[in-house]
Amino acid sequence: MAGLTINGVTKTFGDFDAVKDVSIEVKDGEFLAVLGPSGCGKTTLLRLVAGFENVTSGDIRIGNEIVSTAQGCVPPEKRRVGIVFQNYALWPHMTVAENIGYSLKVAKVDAETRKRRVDDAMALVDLKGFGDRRPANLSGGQRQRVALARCLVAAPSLVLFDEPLANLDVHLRASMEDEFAAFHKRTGTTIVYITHDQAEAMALADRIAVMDNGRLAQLAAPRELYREPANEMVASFISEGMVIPAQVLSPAESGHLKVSVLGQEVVVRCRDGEKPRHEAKVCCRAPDISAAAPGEPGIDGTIRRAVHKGGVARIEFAPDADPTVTLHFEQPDPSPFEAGAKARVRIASGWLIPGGASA
Ligand SMILES: Nc1ncnc2c1ncn2[C@@H]1O[C@H](COP(=O)(O)OP(=O)(O)OP(=O)(O)O)[C@@H](O)[C@H]1O
Repeated sequence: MAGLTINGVTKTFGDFDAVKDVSIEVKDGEFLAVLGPSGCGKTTLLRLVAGFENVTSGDIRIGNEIVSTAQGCVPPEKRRVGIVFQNYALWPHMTVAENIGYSLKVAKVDAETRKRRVDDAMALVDLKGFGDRRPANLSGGQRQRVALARCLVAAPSLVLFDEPLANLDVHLRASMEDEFAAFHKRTGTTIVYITHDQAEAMALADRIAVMDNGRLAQLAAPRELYREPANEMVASFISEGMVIPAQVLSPAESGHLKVSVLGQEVVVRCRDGEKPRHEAKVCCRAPDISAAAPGEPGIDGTIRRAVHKGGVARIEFAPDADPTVTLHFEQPDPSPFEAGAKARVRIASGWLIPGGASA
């Protein structure tokens, strides 16, 4: 296996930058997810790494080898990059073992070596004993595992997954997530996993690269993305974060400072060096918000919606101080909150989104 270095890469189509100055270092054996909304440049980045497109500027290295620069590009078949696509397209007339070994046959690898490598690849994805079956007689998850074995049989340096679970139903997705995680743990394969599904990325990846309009918005571990988003896009994109205008009242001390949010003073987490300023934004998550107890500082407003979800209700709340903001939180069901009622809520914590001029 090998690491991957994407260094200041831009890809331009006509006058449109699909990928803009992206730098990512994937360590040997790391599981990196690339996450972002439709059109943010995920697939273009994957195609650049695979060698289907060439960079406009910057360079890409796999292990120690430079595979892409604006001047030239190692062709896809010489990169030893395995790809597992959403549409796994197995040959229906071939058995599982024949599907997996097809590329070795084309490369004229002798029958004995081929059998050994196919058996090894099947063992890696837990498909021992399935070699003689046809794809039609497999479940969707098993077919996806054949596609993974087909790519592993070529002993790739790294494996790219392009939304591999997008075609599967919800239950199968969950079990395949477990299988991919177990596969990664067992084999230490370097994986770059493209998805627009953040739950999938959070569940699987060591680190997540969040893309926004071709740029890298943040590269961090899942917990850090959730707790310490680098900007408003990441704050709102990950787990429906609420981005709320605030005023910073005190300088940062031990990673915290005091802000005024919708009229309530709250101590929030922050980066070191933050100073008092008028125009700031705070990211709150649903667990940061609850109903205020009588006499407690809080925020007055109106319940906009109460959606009962069996066991819990999702409450949407419009603060009087700024009705353009919607706060949402969960309450055990049956909840006393109903749409149209006046209420008072409390923000217990949050994260000061970095940036902005000091006051
Ligand atoms: N060959 C091309 N020529 C022109 N524009 C392109 C080309 N390939 C991609 N783009 C544009 O680049 C942008 C990024 O596309 P890309 O497919 O990488 O996004 P994505 O994040 O993978 O989206 P999705 O999740 O919908 O697949 C889009 O605006 C797309 O229209």
